[in-house]
Amino acid sequence: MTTKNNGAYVRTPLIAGNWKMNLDHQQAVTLVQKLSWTLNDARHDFDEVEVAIFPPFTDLRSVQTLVMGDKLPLRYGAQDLSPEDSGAYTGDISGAFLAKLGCSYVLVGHSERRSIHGEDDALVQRKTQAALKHGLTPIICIGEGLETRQAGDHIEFTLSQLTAALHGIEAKDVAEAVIAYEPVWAIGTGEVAGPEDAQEMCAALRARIKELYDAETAKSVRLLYGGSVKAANVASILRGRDVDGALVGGASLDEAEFANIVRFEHHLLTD
Ligand SMILES: O=C(CO)COP(=O)(O)O
Repeated sequence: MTTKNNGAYVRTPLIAGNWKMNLDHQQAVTLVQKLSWTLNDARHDFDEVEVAIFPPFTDLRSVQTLVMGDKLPLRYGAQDLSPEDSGAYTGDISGAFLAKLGCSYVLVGHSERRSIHGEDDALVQRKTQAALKHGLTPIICIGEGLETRQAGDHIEFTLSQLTAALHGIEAKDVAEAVIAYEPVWAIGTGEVAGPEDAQEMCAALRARIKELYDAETAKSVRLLYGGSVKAANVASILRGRDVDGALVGGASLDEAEFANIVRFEHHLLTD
């Protein structure tokens, strides 16, 4: 499990739910209400384990209204943003708009953006800069495909994505940022990287951040694992000392399952 220091985590674990293109704004309100009741009933301590959700753009205003109105200790963010601030970019969404909607985070460079929309490392770097400019914490997604893993080049490949995304980004921003390691072959497939694989990659990512910046920055940055995370496997994945949380896709659409993932510490105690 992530190293604890005097009973507290060195880094606050983060469980993030990426809804992808699921749930309209009315369904979003229902799910957020149910999730909040479930976590409330379980007396979840949001300071101990942070929870964030990533609904589609069209849901964000409704989620903001609910979170603010009911003072929910839940954070939320968007699944993408434009590298630009404003202008003739039909269909794109500015980080400024997301900040205005109370978003804390934004996903950047998700593998589905990279594969379906052709986003490359240079664009991911620009989006990372845009997020920071507008006061949003980027969750930078990186990870190898199956062929790269089978060829044994997964660490080198993922480190190169990391290095490219962080090009020109200052240490203080990296210290606050989140990096999500999502091996493409494990996304939505039921195939999950073993706890050792997740830990091996997160250790390599932290070591690279130490090389690029310094030990303090490497100690602060939070590293998540994503790819077929479920309540049944989350506890073993988060045992890795460099793994600080999970980016959850499909299982974040079910409030009971997602709440059980958020309460992974409970499984650690009962395992
Ligand atoms: O892509 C993911 C989260 O961003 C992972 O999705 P699944 O949890 O559905 O595999």
